[in-house]
Amino acid sequence: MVAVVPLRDGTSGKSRLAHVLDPDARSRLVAVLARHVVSTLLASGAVERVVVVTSDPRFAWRALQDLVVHAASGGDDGPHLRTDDADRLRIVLQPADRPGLDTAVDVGREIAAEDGPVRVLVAHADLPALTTDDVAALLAADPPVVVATDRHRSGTNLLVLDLIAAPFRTRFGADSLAAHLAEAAAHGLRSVVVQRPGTATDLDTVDDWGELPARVRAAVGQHVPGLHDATPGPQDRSASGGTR
Ligand SMILES: Nc1nc2c(ncn2[C@@H]2O[C@H](COP(=O)(O)OP(=O)(O)OP(=O)(O)O)[C@@H](O)[C@H]2O)c(=O)[nH]1
Ligand SMILES: C=C(OP(=O)(O)O)C(=O)O
Repeated sequence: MVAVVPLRDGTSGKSRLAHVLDPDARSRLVAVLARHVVSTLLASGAVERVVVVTSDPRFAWRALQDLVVHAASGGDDGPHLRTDDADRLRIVLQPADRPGLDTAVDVGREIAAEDGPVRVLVAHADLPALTTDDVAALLAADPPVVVATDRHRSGTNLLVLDLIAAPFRTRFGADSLAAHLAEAAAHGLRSVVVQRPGTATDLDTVDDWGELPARVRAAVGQHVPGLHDATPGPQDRSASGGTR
């Protein structure tokens, strides 16, 4: 089982929080959220490898490197020791001529398949409440297509595609839950929808922030204090929680 994590870059994402967070704070938020998702995946026994597909590998490496590398005891400037996890994390450049979220997922799926057909878990990099139990629950589901939807039951935050789901094309974006169920049906693939507290809240808006458990807000807010007194903007009042 290989996990594919699309991660845009450190500057252009989280635009729906731009009215409450400056660019530095948004960049910190993207890093903190990505660290949480990738470390949860690495801690999940069934996940052999995590492939992060990004247009900014330097940003991704800075955000994620200490999940798999730690400083040698000889001092701060000493050589770095690679942990057993080092080979389980791969950060891959999304080619500039292959832009977009679905294409990032395609790049990850191609890399996942390099060693042969493999079951893939696509996980967005902005799920602050994701737990290893959530990952285990998604992987325990039987159908070849497992869609973990958002709290509005309209989008897709994680997606499991079994070996036989190779022809399945992802359709992330507005109303992607319906699009993914239709895609599965078009290929005669059984599918199931999962909605759990840890998989349903992607942090895109101030309303999403308010939905998170206090312990999750405390953990994220430690790095991005501006979120604690954030007030909703116009983008927080639509049913989808977004501007699309
Ligand atoms: N590699 C890659 N990742 C993407 C792309 N677009 C979105 N993502 C990632 O996909 C996940 C879901 O992204 P969204 O919630 O749609 O968008 P966002 O980046 O948070 O930004 P806003 O739409 O500005 O709120 C996040 O992990 C993003 O970093 C893309 O074009 N390329
Ligand atoms: C990309 C999606 O949503 P969001 O932009 O809310 O993360 C989606 O649900 O497919």
